[in-house]
Amino acid sequence: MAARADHVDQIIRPALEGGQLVLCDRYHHSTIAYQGYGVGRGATDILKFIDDARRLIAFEPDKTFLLDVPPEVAAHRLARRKGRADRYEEKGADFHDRVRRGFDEIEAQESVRIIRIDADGDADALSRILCFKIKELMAGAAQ
Ligand SMILES: Nc1ncnc2c1ncn2[C@@H]1O[C@H](COP(=O)(O)OP(=O)(O)OP(=O)(O)O)[C@@H](O)[C@H]1O
Ligand SMILES: Cc1cn([C@H]2C[C@H](O)[C@@H](COP(=O)(O)O)O2)c(=O)[nH]c1=O
Repeated sequence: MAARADHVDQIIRPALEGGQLVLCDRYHHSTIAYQGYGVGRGATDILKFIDDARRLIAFEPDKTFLLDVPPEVAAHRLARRKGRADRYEEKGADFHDRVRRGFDEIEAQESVRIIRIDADGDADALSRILCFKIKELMAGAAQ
């Protein structure tokens, strides 16, 4: 959370104040899913702790893209990737099932903010879909 607050102060806030569009690879929805549901197993006090910290930071994304792939596709992509898995990627299927359930819960609670994208296609196709969606959102915001 300290890193998140620092990121907001150093990068996100100045960019927004300068009129820029900010795209962020993961934000506090990942904290809820990974630390709240994955590590914390969805315990009420842990989810509340994360939610309280989120409110202190106060910056909310307008939209969050939730890139959805079946677990076996994610595992296959990670196996092909060069470099070591991070400490969450190394965890077992139970952990990742809890994280996935966490994202499902977040989507149910924040259905207007979350845009679920089927990320099973290839990287170029996915990139085109995301660019299209972002342009669409920007056009809507400009009206
Ligand atoms: N749509 C896609 N189709 C095929 N391969 C993909 C696609 N998206 C990502 N990959 C591959 O899957 C692997 C993992 O993806 P990526 O590196 O984007 O995840 P990441 O940055 O580790 O995600 P995070 O750290 O946020 O969990 C990489 O080898 C990447 O090239
Ligand atoms: C933001 C955030 C990320 N994670 C986990 C999820 C992934 O395994 C890595 C990705 O980290 P990166 O810095 O984006 O490459 O970290 C997490 O557990 N909680 C979070 O809040």
